[in-house]
Amino acid sequence: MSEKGLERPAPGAPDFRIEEHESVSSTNNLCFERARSGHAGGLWIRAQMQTEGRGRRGRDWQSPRGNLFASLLLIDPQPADRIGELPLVAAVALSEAVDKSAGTLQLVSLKWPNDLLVDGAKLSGILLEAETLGDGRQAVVIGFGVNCVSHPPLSLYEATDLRSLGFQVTAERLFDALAAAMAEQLAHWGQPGGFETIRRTWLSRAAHLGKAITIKTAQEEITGVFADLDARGHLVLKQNDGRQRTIYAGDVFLTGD
Ligand SMILES: O=C(O)CCCC[C@@H]1SC[C@@H]2NC(=O)N[C@@H]21
Repeated sequence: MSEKGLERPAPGAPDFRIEEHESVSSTNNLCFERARSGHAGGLWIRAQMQTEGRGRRGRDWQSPRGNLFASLLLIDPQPADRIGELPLVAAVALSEAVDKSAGTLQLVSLKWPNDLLVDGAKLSGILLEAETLGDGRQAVVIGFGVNCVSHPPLSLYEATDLRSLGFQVTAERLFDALAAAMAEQLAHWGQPGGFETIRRTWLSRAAHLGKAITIKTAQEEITGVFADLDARGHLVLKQNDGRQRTIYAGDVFLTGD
């Protein structure tokens, strides 16, 4: 394998390329390296293992062989104020890819903004990061980690994996389905009204809609009922005093869990 990894075209997206690696620090890191070297975007990086996999809010992401680790580099995919919609686009695409490769219908539900759950346990995580490059272009990297054959012991959330759930889905097969589903959803997202359809699809899989939740941010814990997603995909919380509050970031927990 060359230093840059094996390369091939991405399923469903003739303009996208895939680099496949044995082991990397983090597939997100490698995407940013390619962006800083002038890559035009539309690049997937997939690895069998990561040595410094990371999750949201600075957490580690354990990355043993057999699970899926892949990141997609996009350059200026849409105006910068729409980038916050991408976690939902990615979650819908990954849900469809899991269904397709496992041969299921609606296996997963979605925890805002982009965790896939099965019976309340976390199957995957998505990490979206963005950086303005020296030439002013915006590099956006969407990293996907899916527990295909193993999951970490209980930490912040209960976790699960496809094999424990009875589905023999390899990371390779799931990745090909994901690359095709992302190409489809990104094309959709770029069309007028496209995000509204994606938002509705996300809501049709929502895990905690109408339920009492607690949102933990770096500063505070906020409780209320998960009422809706706004037009940009932010969480709308109905607080106990009846007022609505829009939440832009945070970790969601079912209240009472
Ligand atoms: O905290 C989360 O839920 C997000 C986890 C994202 C993990 C993936 S694995 C591939 C990509 N590379 C990383 O270092 N992180 C993401």
